[in-house]
Amino acid sequence: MHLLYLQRSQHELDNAYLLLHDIMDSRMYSSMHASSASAPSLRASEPVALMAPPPMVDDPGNVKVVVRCRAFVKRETEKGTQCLIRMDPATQKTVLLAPNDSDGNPNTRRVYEDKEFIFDKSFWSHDEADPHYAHQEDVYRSFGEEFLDHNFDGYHTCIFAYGQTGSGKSYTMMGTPDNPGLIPRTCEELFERIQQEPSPSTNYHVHVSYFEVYNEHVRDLLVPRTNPPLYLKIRESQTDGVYVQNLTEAEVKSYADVERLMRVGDMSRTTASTKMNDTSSRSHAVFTIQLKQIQHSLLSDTTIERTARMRLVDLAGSERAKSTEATGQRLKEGGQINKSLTTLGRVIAALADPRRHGNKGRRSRDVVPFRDSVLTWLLKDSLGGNSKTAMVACIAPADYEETLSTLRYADQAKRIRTRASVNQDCMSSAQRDAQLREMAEQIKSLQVSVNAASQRRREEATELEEYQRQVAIMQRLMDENRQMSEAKIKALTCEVEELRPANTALRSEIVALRRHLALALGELKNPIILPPKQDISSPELEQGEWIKTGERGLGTDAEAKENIPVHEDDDQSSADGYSDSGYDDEHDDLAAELHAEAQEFLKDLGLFRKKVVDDHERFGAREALQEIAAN
Ligand SMILES: Nc1ncnc2c1ncn2[C@@H]1O[C@H](COP(=O)(O)OP(=O)(O)OP(=O)(O)O)[C@@H](O)[C@H]1O
Repeated sequence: MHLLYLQRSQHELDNAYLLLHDIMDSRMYSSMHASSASAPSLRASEPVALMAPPPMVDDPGNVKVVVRCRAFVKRETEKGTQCLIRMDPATQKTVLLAPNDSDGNPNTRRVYEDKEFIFDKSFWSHDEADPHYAHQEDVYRSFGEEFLDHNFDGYHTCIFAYGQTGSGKSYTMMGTPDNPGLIPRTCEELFERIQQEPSPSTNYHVHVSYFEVYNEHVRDLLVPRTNPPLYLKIRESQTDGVYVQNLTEAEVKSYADVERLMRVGDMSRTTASTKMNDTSSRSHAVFTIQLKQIQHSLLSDTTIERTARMRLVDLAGSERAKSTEATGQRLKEGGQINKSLTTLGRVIAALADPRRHGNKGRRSRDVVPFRDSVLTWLLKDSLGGNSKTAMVACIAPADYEETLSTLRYADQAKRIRTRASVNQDCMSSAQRDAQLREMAEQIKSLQVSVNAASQRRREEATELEEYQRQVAIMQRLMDENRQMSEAKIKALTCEVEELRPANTALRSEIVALRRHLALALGELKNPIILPPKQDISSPELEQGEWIKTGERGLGTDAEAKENIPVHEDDDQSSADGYSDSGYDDEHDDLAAELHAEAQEFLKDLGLFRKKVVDDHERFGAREALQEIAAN
């Protein structure tokens, strides 16, 4: 009975427990992508079941501004300079005293006076013997630790050090191996906290990037230097805001990993020796830590994911060419540094403008000039958006004008308000799986379109190559043809010249042949009548007689007939029945036959000439002659 009762009670308790979780999970689910002002930390000190969902509101807050005054450096001690800074630890007041001798120039007209400022914190790091001396550890504990808390709560944060060259920015941010600054201390504690996480259901992923902005160019400090240097592009997306494209984001598992990367980056950073600082940073360095916390509740099967970005910025120092005595490259760098810091000043002034926050929420119409320099463009979110931001104004103890300018800058920054929100996603396993599936689909379709695009590009490239090849071939052929034609024309001209005498000779021959033929025809039509055949030895054949007969000539037809010599064959002809008229007919036929033959011959000759001319035109003289020879 008791056992049954106990079992029932246990069952009810379990049910109640599950119900509680269901209610909490549903509240968490409704706060998906929500922002919170007082979001609880995911750190294991708070058990999963007790995690409250973050309210959906932003956390507006002012930029935290602290000032740090450094000790004298060797150069200043040697000069015996006077310390112009006083700090009151009780009120956090910083006082800038007017110098006694106006920079040692009695002719100067400028009137210096004491100036007072109140900041969130005034760090006195001038005199180590002073009980209020602020060590590196004190600076970190004062606000570095608080900012790390914000990161674990899911807020983006940014801490940037501002000040004139040699005022202690790098010392505050990075420090030395013996006296590490804010960046190494933050990273060290980050991993300490991760290691102390007792909940096995909470996972952490940390990524680190480190880049510099040098002469308005972004350079990855975690990749080896190249010549020429490889500069990265700045992009902006709706989900990630402003970011550096292709920047190395190295995953780190321990503080040792971070230390190694810091060393790599610091060695790669552009520094140079100036009169004001032996190791002056000539660039703005941005060290970023991305912290992702993923917590999975087995009971509710939901996953909560928080991401926070820590930006730790060591700005290059403002400088006066007169003080640094810079020339050449150093002077150019100084100009660029001052230009981007001036833009930062304008951005701060615009953001600090009370009209932006007042007037019943109406914003100033002035556009904040974030895009006017690479630095301000990159810090857009940190200065005017979703971030909790702090500025460390570093001041040198003995430079009135520079320090006054820095303090005024810092004083203005106090008025900037940002709207930080918790970057958290909460979803069930089913949703997460669906999201993963959706992403996988998206990746697949992107892959397909990328493949298609690259295939198209490849095809286009191949087509273009083929087209270019064809054009080249065509051009070559055209060139060859042109050369060949030129050579042919040349050869033909020579041949024509060579053939000209032969042609003239042939023409003369044709004329002669024509004449000859005409004569032959004439002779055939009017044959020459020879005197009768006589024996030369005949005494009758006297010279005078023959001549007489000849002189008589043909006389009348009858006489001519009488005088026609009788051929040996004539008898035979008569015997064969040929009459005189038959003889004439025979001659006419023969003449006609010869005439026809002559006409035929002339026709052939004409054709032959035509063929010679044609072949000459077609093949050139040599081929034409060869063909004729072959025929
Ligand atoms: N709080 C401090 N305590 C002791 N030494 C300091 C302190 N701050 C700065 N220094 C020293 O002052 C010198 C200049 O400091 P640092 O290089 O940090 O200046 P910076 O503002 O970064 O200069 P730049 O803008 O030219 O890079 C260094 O030698 C540094 O060690």
